[in-house]
Amino acid sequence: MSRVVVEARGLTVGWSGEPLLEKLDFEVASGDVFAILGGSGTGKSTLLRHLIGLEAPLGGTIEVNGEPPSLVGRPRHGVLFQSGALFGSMSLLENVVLPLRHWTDVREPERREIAAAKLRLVGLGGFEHYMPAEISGGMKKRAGIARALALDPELLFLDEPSAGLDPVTSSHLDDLILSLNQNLGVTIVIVTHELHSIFQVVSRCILLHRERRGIIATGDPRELARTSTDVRVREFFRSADAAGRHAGNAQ
Ligand SMILES: Nc1ncnc2c1ncn2[C@@H]1O[C@H](COP(=O)(O)OP(=O)(O)OP(=O)(O)O)[C@@H](O)[C@H]1O
Repeated sequence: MSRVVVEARGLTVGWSGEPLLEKLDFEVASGDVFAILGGSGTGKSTLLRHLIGLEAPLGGTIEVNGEPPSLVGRPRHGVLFQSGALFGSMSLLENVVLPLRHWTDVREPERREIAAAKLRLVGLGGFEHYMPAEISGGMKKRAGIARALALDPELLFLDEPSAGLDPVTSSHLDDLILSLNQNLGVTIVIVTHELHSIFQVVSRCILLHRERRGIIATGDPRELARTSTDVRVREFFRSADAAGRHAGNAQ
Protein backbone atom coordinates (compact mmCIF):
# COMPACT_ATOMS: atom_id res chain seq x y z
CA MET A 1 0.00 0.00 0.00
CA SER A 2 1.26 3.48 -0.86
CA ARG A 3 1.69 5.96 1.94
CA VAL A 4 -0.91 8.74 2.21
CA VAL A 5 0.85 12.10 1.79
CA VAL A 6 -2.12 14.46 1.63
CA GLU A 7 -5.36 13.76 3.48
CA ALA A 8 -8.48 15.97 3.57
CA ARG A 9 -11.32 15.02 5.92
CA GLY A 10 -14.60 16.91 6.06
CA LEU A 11 -12.76 19.83 4.52
CA THR A 12 -14.70 23.04 3.89
CA VAL A 13 -12.95 25.92 2.12
CA GLY A 14 -14.12 29.33 0.99
CA TRP A 15 -13.66 33.04 1.36
CA SER A 16 -14.88 35.48 4.04
CA GLY A 17 -16.67 32.66 5.86
CA GLU A 18 -18.65 31.71 2.72
CA PRO A 19 -18.11 28.05 1.79
CA LEU A 20 -17.13 27.32 -1.79
CA LEU A 21 -16.48 23.60 -1.34
CA GLU A 22 -17.95 21.65 1.56
CA LYS A 23 -17.05 18.49 3.43
CA LEU A 24 -14.45 17.21 0.99
CA ASP A 25 -12.87 13.84 1.70
CA PHE A 26 -9.92 12.73 -0.38
CA GLU A 27 -6.36 11.55 -0.15
CA VAL A 28 -3.25 11.66 -2.28
CA ALA A 29 -0.95 8.64 -2.14
CA SER A 30 2.80 8.68 -2.51
CA GLY A 31 3.68 8.38 -6.21
CA ASP A 32 0.38 9.79 -7.48
CA VAL A 33 0.01 12.47 -10.10
CA PHE A 34 -3.18 13.72 -8.52
CA ALA A 35 -5.32 16.31 -10.30
CA ILE A 36 -7.86 18.73 -8.92
CA LEU A 37 -10.29 19.14 -11.82
CA GLY A 38 -13.43 21.18 -12.37
CA GLY A 39 -14.96 23.96 -14.40
CA SER A 40 -13.93 27.58 -14.12
CA GLY A 41 -14.59 29.09 -10.70
CA THR A 42 -15.28 25.78 -8.94
CA GLY A 43 -12.54 26.50 -6.40
CA LYS A 44 -9.59 24.45 -7.66
CA SER A 45 -6.98 27.12 -6.92
CA THR A 46 -8.72 27.94 -3.65
CA LEU A 47 -8.44 24.30 -2.61
CA LEU A 48 -4.77 24.22 -3.61
CA ARG A 49 -4.04 27.34 -1.55
CA HIS A 50 -5.54 25.56 1.46
CA LEU A 51 -3.51 22.40 0.83
CA ILE A 52 -0.27 24.37 0.89
CA GLY A 53 -1.25 26.27 4.02
CA LEU A 54 -1.78 29.72 2.49
CA GLU A 55 -5.39 29.77 3.74
CA ALA A 56 -7.05 28.18 6.76
CA PRO A 57 -10.05 25.84 6.26
CA LEU A 58 -13.54 26.90 7.33
CA GLY A 59 -14.01 23.36 8.63
CA GLY A 60 -12.48 19.89 8.65
CA THR A 61 -8.83 18.96 8.45
CA ILE A 62 -5.91 18.75 6.05
CA GLU A 63 -2.79 16.74 6.75
CA VAL A 64 0.31 16.81 4.62
CA ASN A 65 2.72 14.08 5.66
CA GLY A 66 0.69 13.67 8.84
CA GLU A 67 0.72 17.35 9.86
CA PRO A 68 -1.44 20.39 9.13
CA PRO A 69 0.13 22.37 6.27
CA SER A 70 2.28 25.16 7.64
CA LEU A 71 4.18 28.06 6.17
CA VAL A 72 6.50 28.09 9.17
CA GLY A 73 9.90 26.48 8.82
CA ARG A 74 11.64 24.82 5.90
CA PRO A 75 9.05 23.90 3.25
CA ARG A 76 8.63 20.16 2.79
CA HIS A 77 6.94 20.58 -0.55
CA GLY A 78 7.55 22.60 -3.70
CA VAL A 79 4.99 24.91 -5.29
CA LEU A 80 4.65 26.30 -8.80
CA PHE A 81 2.14 29.14 -8.91
CA GLN A 82 0.29 30.00 -12.10
CA SER A 83 2.47 33.03 -12.79
CA GLY A 84 5.71 31.09 -12.28
CA ALA A 85 6.53 33.85 -9.76
CA LEU A 86 10.21 34.27 -10.61
CA PHE A 87 12.04 37.31 -9.30
CA GLY A 88 12.53 39.47 -12.39
CA SER A 89 15.68 41.15 -11.11
CA MET A 90 17.54 37.86 -10.63
CA SER A 91 19.00 35.39 -13.13
CA LEU A 92 17.45 31.93 -13.36
CA LEU A 93 20.36 30.54 -11.34
CA GLU A 94 19.88 33.15 -8.60
CA ASN A 95 16.17 32.37 -8.50
CA VAL A 96 16.90 28.68 -7.84
CA VAL A 97 19.71 29.44 -5.38
CA LEU A 98 17.34 31.55 -3.26
CA PRO A 99 15.55 28.77 -1.31
CA LEU A 100 18.89 27.00 -0.76
CA ARG A 101 20.36 30.21 0.67
CA HIS A 102 17.32 30.77 2.86
CA TRP A 103 16.78 27.28 4.21
CA THR A 104 20.10 25.41 4.13
CA ASP A 105 23.64 26.03 5.31
CA VAL A 106 25.09 24.63 2.09
CA ARG A 107 27.94 26.91 1.01
CA GLU A 108 27.60 29.27 -1.95
CA PRO A 109 29.63 27.34 -4.56
CA GLU A 110 27.67 24.15 -3.81
CA ARG A 111 24.39 26.05 -3.78
CA ARG A 112 25.18 27.27 -7.27
CA GLU A 113 26.08 23.74 -8.37
CA ILE A 114 22.82 22.36 -6.99
CA ALA A 115 20.84 25.15 -8.66
CA ALA A 116 22.59 24.56 -11.99
CA ALA A 117 21.79 20.83 -11.69
CA LYS A 118 18.10 21.63 -11.07
CA LEU A 119 18.05 23.85 -14.14
CA ARG A 120 19.62 21.05 -16.19
CA LEU A 121 17.01 18.66 -14.81
CA VAL A 122 14.21 20.80 -16.25
CA GLY A 123 15.98 21.27 -19.58
CA LEU A 124 17.42 24.73 -18.92
CA GLY A 125 21.12 23.85 -18.90
CA GLY A 126 22.98 26.77 -20.50
CA PHE A 127 20.33 29.32 -19.47
CA GLU A 128 21.61 29.86 -15.92
CA HIS A 129 22.48 33.51 -16.47
CA TYR A 130 19.41 34.52 -18.43
CA MET A 131 16.94 36.89 -16.79
CA PRO A 132 13.23 35.88 -16.59
CA ALA A 133 12.31 38.60 -19.12
CA GLU A 134 14.65 37.02 -21.67
CA ILE A 135 13.00 33.59 -21.77
CA SER A 136 9.71 32.18 -23.09
CA GLY A 137 6.61 31.35 -21.05
CA GLY A 138 7.36 27.63 -21.14
CA MET A 139 10.93 28.23 -19.96
CA LYS A 140 9.61 30.40 -17.11
CA LYS A 141 7.43 27.49 -15.98
CA ARG A 142 10.44 25.17 -16.13
CA ALA A 143 12.56 27.62 -14.13
CA GLY A 144 9.72 27.86 -11.58
CA ILE A 145 9.72 24.06 -11.33
CA ALA A 146 13.52 24.05 -10.90
CA ARG A 147 13.13 26.47 -8.02
CA ALA A 148 10.31 24.40 -6.53
CA LEU A 149 12.67 21.39 -6.66
CA ALA A 150 15.59 23.22 -5.02
CA LEU A 151 15.06 21.62 -1.61
CA ASP A 152 14.41 18.13 -3.05
CA PRO A 153 10.74 17.93 -2.04
CA GLU A 154 8.88 14.63 -2.23
CA LEU A 155 5.70 16.52 -3.02
CA LEU A 156 5.12 19.18 -5.66
CA PHE A 157 2.02 21.36 -6.08
CA LEU A 158 1.45 22.80 -9.56
CA ASP A 159 -1.26 25.39 -10.22
CA GLU A 160 -2.24 25.32 -13.92
CA PRO A 161 1.31 24.82 -15.21
CA SER A 162 0.11 24.83 -18.84
CA ALA A 163 -1.88 28.07 -18.58
CA GLY A 164 -0.94 30.42 -21.39
CA LEU A 165 1.31 27.91 -23.19
CA ASP A 166 0.92 26.68 -26.75
CA PRO A 167 0.05 22.98 -27.20
CA VAL A 168 3.58 21.86 -28.10
CA THR A 169 5.20 23.67 -25.15
CA SER A 170 2.45 22.40 -22.93
CA SER A 171 3.04 18.83 -24.10
CA HIS A 172 6.78 19.14 -23.35
CA LEU A 173 5.90 20.36 -19.88
CA ASP A 174 3.70 17.27 -19.45
CA ASP A 175 6.74 15.14 -20.33
CA LEU A 176 8.77 16.92 -17.66
CA ILE A 177 6.03 16.41 -15.05
CA LEU A 178 5.83 12.70 -15.91
CA SER A 179 9.59 12.34 -15.75
CA LEU A 180 9.77 14.01 -12.30
CA ASN A 181 7.10 11.60 -11.11
CA GLN A 182 8.45 8.44 -12.70
CA ASN A 183 12.20 8.99 -12.51
CA LEU A 184 12.51 10.96 -9.27
CA GLY A 185 9.42 9.57 -7.52
CA VAL A 186 7.98 13.03 -6.82
CA THR A 187 4.30 12.98 -5.85
CA ILE A 188 2.46 15.68 -7.76
CA VAL A 189 -0.76 17.54 -7.02
CA ILE A 190 -1.81 19.52 -10.07
CA VAL A 191 -4.63 21.92 -10.89
CA THR A 192 -5.36 21.79 -14.58
CA HIS A 193 -8.18 21.89 -17.05
CA GLU A 194 -6.11 20.85 -20.06
CA LEU A 195 -7.63 17.57 -21.26
CA HIS A 196 -4.40 16.61 -22.93
CA SER A 197 -2.42 16.95 -19.68
CA ILE A 198 -5.15 15.19 -17.74
CA PHE A 199 -5.04 12.12 -19.93
CA GLN A 200 -1.29 12.25 -20.41
CA VAL A 201 0.01 12.61 -16.87
CA VAL A 202 -2.72 12.23 -14.24
CA SER A 203 -3.14 8.92 -12.39
CA ARG A 204 -5.95 9.94 -10.02
CA CYS A 205 -8.23 12.93 -9.83
CA ILE A 206 -11.10 14.52 -8.04
CA LEU A 207 -13.67 16.37 -10.13
CA LEU A 208 -15.23 19.37 -8.40
CA HIS A 209 -18.65 20.77 -9.20
CA ARG A 210 -19.74 24.31 -8.49
CA GLU A 211 -23.44 23.81 -7.67
CA ARG A 212 -22.73 20.60 -5.76
CA ARG A 213 -19.98 22.49 -3.87
CA GLY A 214 -18.03 19.29 -3.72
CA ILE A 215 -16.54 16.26 -5.41
CA ILE A 216 -18.69 14.51 -8.01
CA ALA A 217 -16.12 11.92 -9.13
CA THR A 218 -12.86 10.39 -7.96
CA GLY A 219 -10.55 8.05 -9.83
CA ASP A 220 -8.42 7.56 -12.91
CA PRO A 221 -9.54 10.27 -15.38
CA ARG A 222 -9.28 7.91 -18.36
CA GLU A 223 -11.60 5.48 -16.59
CA LEU A 224 -14.00 8.26 -15.61
CA ALA A 225 -14.08 9.61 -19.16
CA ARG A 226 -14.83 6.15 -20.50
CA THR A 227 -17.21 4.70 -17.94
CA SER A 228 -18.92 7.40 -15.87
CA THR A 229 -22.69 7.49 -16.21
CA ASP A 230 -22.91 10.87 -14.45
CA VAL A 231 -23.91 13.44 -17.04
CA ARG A 232 -21.90 16.15 -15.24
CA VAL A 233 -18.76 14.02 -15.41
CA ARG A 234 -19.37 13.22 -19.07
CA GLU A 235 -19.94 16.90 -19.73
CA PHE A 236 -16.57 17.73 -18.20
CA PHE A 237 -14.79 15.17 -20.36
CA ARG A 238 -16.91 16.06 -23.36
CA SER A 239 -13.95 16.49 -25.66
CA ALA A 240 -14.83 13.06 -27.00
CA ASP A 241 -11.98 12.72 -29.47
CA ALA A 242 -9.29 13.41 -26.93
CA ALA A 243 -11.01 11.24 -24.33
CA GLY A 244 -11.55 8.36 -26.72
CA ARG A 245 -8.02 8.49 -28.09
CA HIS A 246 -6.33 8.57 -24.71
CA ALA A 247 -8.72 6.20 -22.96
CA GLY A 248 -8.05 3.84 -25.84
CA ASN A 249 -4.30 4.21 -25.38
CA ALA A 250 -4.64 3.39 -21.72
CA GLN A 251 -6.22 0.02 -22.30
N1 LIG B 1 -8.40 35.77 -2.70
C1 LIG B 1 -9.72 35.63 -2.90
N2 LIG B 1 -10.60 36.31 -2.15
C2 LIG B 1 -11.94 36.15 -2.33
N3 LIG B 1 -12.49 35.33 -3.25
C3 LIG B 1 -11.65 34.62 -4.02
C4 LIG B 1 -10.23 34.72 -3.89
N4 LIG B 1 -9.66 33.89 -4.78
C5 LIG B 1 -10.67 33.30 -5.46
N5 LIG B 1 -11.86 33.74 -5.00
C6 LIG B 1 -13.18 33.33 -5.49
O1 LIG B 1 -13.33 31.94 -5.31
C7 LIG B 1 -14.04 31.37 -6.41
C8 LIG B 1 -13.24 30.21 -6.97
O2 LIG B 1 -12.04 30.71 -7.51
P1 LIG B 1 -10.82 29.76 -7.87
O3 LIG B 1 -9.77 30.61 -8.49
O4 LIG B 1 -10.45 28.95 -6.69
O5 LIG B 1 -11.49 28.80 -8.95
P2 LIG B 1 -10.83 27.87 -10.04
O6 LIG B 1 -11.64 26.63 -10.06
O7 LIG B 1 -9.36 27.73 -9.76
O8 LIG B 1 -11.09 28.70 -11.35
P3 LIG B 1 -10.27 28.87 -12.73
O9 LIG B 1 -10.25 27.51 -13.40
O10 LIG B 1 -11.09 29.85 -13.48
O11 LIG B 1 -8.89 29.36 -12.36
C9 LIG B 1 -14.27 32.48 -7.41
O12 LIG B 1 -15.61 32.93 -7.27
C10 LIG B 1 -13.29 33.54 -7.00
O13 LIG B 1 -13.79 34.83 -7.28
